[in-house]
Amino acid sequence: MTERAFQDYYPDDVSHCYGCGRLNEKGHQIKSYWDGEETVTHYTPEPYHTAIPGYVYGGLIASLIDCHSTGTAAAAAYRAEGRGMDTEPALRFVTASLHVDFLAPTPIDGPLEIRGKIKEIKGKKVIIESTLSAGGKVCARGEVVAVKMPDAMKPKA
Ligand SMILES: CCCCCCCC/C=C\CCCCCCCC(=O)SCCNC(=O)CCNC(=O)[C@H](O)C(C)(C)COP(=O)(O)OP(=O)(O)OC[C@H]1O[C@@H](n2cnc3c(N)ncnc32)[C@H](O)[C@@H]1OP(=O)(O)O
Repeated sequence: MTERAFQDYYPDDVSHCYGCGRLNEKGHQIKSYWDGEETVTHYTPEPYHTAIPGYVYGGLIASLIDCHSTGTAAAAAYRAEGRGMDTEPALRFVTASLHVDFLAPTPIDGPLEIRGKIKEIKGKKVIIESTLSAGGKVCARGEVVAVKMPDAMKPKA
């Protein structure tokens, strides 16, 4: 059996996110996994994800960092409580802050690797540092503050 990605544990009613929802057929549907103390996902951009020819649009880079980091926040919160992502009560995180530094142009002609590290986990907040690399070179770095979804923020049909 292959390992389930963090996003595979999101219930159907919150699986429509453009970046990570497995039920959004037009979305990126990223799949994030643990790799030791870090998390990792891979994504291969399409030719239409262009900024200038040959290079990836920064909004896509931000989106990948955003969703990989919020997924990492959820996984880290479950891990900190010593339980699996399929156990109750559910821990759901949304983006409070997304900061991205674009360090070098990102080539569009190959897979991208996004790796996340947990910088802080405290109360209802998790801070994640993520890098996005192409061909082994770090092209962007992000910091995401993810906060537990308030009970009042219920999905709208
Ligand atoms: C509308 C989307 C809902 C989707 C459903 C989610 C279900 C999740 C399930 C499966 C995942 C699938 C989906 C993944 C999502 C992918 C990522 C997105 O695109 S999410 C969409 C964009 N984000 C928003 O629309 C949030 C809008 N903002 C808010 O609702 C609130 O501002 C919220 C929840 C983020 C914080 O509100 P408070 O009242 O709960 O939090 P306080 O108590 O004020 O702060 C808690 C801690 O967070 C810090 N904090 C809050 N906002 C911050 C900010 N902007 N920057 C830095 N720190 C911040 C505070 O300083 C505080 O830290 P101290 O505990 O004191 O250390």
